[in-house]
Amino acid sequence: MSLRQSAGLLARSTPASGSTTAIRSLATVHPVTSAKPPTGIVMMNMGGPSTIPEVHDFLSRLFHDRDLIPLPMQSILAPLIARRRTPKIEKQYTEIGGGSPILKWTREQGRQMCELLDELRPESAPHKPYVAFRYAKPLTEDCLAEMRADGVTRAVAFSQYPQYSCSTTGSSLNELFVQSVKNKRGAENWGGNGEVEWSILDRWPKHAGLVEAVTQNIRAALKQYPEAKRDNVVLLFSAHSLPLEIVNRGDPYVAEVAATVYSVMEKLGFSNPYRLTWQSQVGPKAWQGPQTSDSIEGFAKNGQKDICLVPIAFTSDHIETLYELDIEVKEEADKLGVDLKRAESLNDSPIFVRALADLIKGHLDQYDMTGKPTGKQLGLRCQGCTNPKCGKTKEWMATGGRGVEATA
Ligand SMILES: C=CC1=C(C)c2cc3[nH]c(cc4nc(cc5[nH]c(cc1n2)c(C)c5CCC(=O)O)C(CCC(=O)O)=C4C)c(C)c3C=C
Ligand code: FES
Ligand SMILES: [Fe+2]
Repeated sequence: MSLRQSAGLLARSTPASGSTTAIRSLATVHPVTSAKPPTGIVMMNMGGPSTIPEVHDFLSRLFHDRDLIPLPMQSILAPLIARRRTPKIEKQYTEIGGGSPILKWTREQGRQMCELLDELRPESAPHKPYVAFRYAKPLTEDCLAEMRADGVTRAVAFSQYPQYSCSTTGSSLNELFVQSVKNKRGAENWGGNGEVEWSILDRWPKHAGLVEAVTQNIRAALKQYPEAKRDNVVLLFSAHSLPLEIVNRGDPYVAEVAATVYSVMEKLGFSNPYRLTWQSQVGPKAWQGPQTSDSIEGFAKNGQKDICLVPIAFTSDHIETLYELDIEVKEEADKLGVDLKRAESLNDSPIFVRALADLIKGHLDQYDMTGKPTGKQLGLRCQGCTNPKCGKTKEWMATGGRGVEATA
C-alpha cells in the first residue's frame, strides 16, 4: 500500500480520541536557520535496557522515581534494591535475546509515523520523531538536547502508553516539566532564547486504529486453534498491574485499560468469552488483580483449557511479554495442559503505525483550531494526590508555560 493510500484510510478513520492539551514553554533552541525546523513528535515511554550492561542503570533510575515507587529513604533504598535485583533481571533480558527491543520498535514506529504524517499534514511538515525514555537512554534531557540542536520550535509530547497512569505517563510529563525548566535555565547560559510551543497527547485508549490493530492480531492468533474450538477460546487480556494504593487514590489507568478491552471486544462482535487480568506485580504490597497466572490456573481447574493471551497496555514487546508471558506463564500453562497462545504485540503493525499518524494529525488539527493550553482530563489531579510535582506540572501546563521558573 502506498503512503497516499494509507493516508486515505486514515482520513476515513475516527478522529483522535486522545485528549489534546497544549502548553507553550520557553525552552532553549538554537537560532532558526533558513530551513524550516521540523515539528517534533516526542515519543514518551519508560524505555528498557537495550543491552545487558544497561540493566543496572535502568533499574536504578526506575527505583529512584518517586512518581512510580515512593519508598521511605528513597535515596538509600533505591540503589540497594536496584543492585540486588540486577542479576535476576539481567538473566531475564539475556533469555529474551540480550536486551529490551523497545528502542528498536519505538524508532521504527516513529520513522514510519512521520513519513505518513508528512503526506497527511504538509502544513506542519517536516515531522521528526524524538524518543524520550524515563529510565533508559535516550532520556528526556537527551531528547531536548537533540531538539534544540535541530532548532525545533513546535513539539507534541506523545505518550506511548494508550491508557493514562500517573505512574507512567504522569511520571514522563513530570520529568518533561523538570527538564524543560533546566533547559530554560540553560538557555540563558547559552545565550539562546527561542520558544518551543508544546502540546500534549496524553491518552488514546479507544482510538479506532489502536482497536483495529489489536483486533487483527487477535484474529491471527485465533486462527492457530482448530476451527471446532476457535469460538470458545478464552481471550485473556493481560495488562501490567498497579499497586492498589495507586488505584485507590483515583488513578484512571484501570478504567482506561478496561475501556480498550471493551472496545476491542465490540469490534470482534463479542466472538469469544473474555476476561481482563493483571500481571508483573513487584514487591509485597497489594496489587490490582486477578493475576494473569492465577487466572490461567483457575480456568484450567474449571476445565477451560484453550486460552489466548492478549497484551493490552503496552504497544511493543518487552520483558513482560517475551519473558513473563512467553516463558514463565507458558511453562505453567503447559504443565496444566492448557493450550496457551498469545496475540502478537503491536510492534510494526502497519495498521498501528497508521493509527499513530492519525492520532497526531487529529491532535495537531484540534490544537490549531482551539489553541487551548490544557485539556480537561489532564488538568485534574487525582482526588488522593499528595505529590507536589503533579501540581507544578499541571500548573505549568495550565499557564501555558508562563512563570515556569517560579513554579520549578
Ligand atoms: C502500562 C504499563 C506499565 C505500568 C502501568 C507499570 C507500572 C509499574 N511498574 C512497576 C515496576 C517495574 N516495572 C518494570 C518493568 C516494566 N514495566 C512496564 C510497564 C508498566 N509498568 C514494562 C513494559 C516494563 C519492562 C520494560 C522493558 O523490558 O522494555 C520493572 C523492571 C523489571 C523488574 O524488575 O521486574 C519494575 C521494577 C511499578 C512499581 C509500577 C506501578 C507503580
Ligand atoms: S498522583 Fe495522580 S495527579 Fe498526582
Ligand atoms: Fe512496570
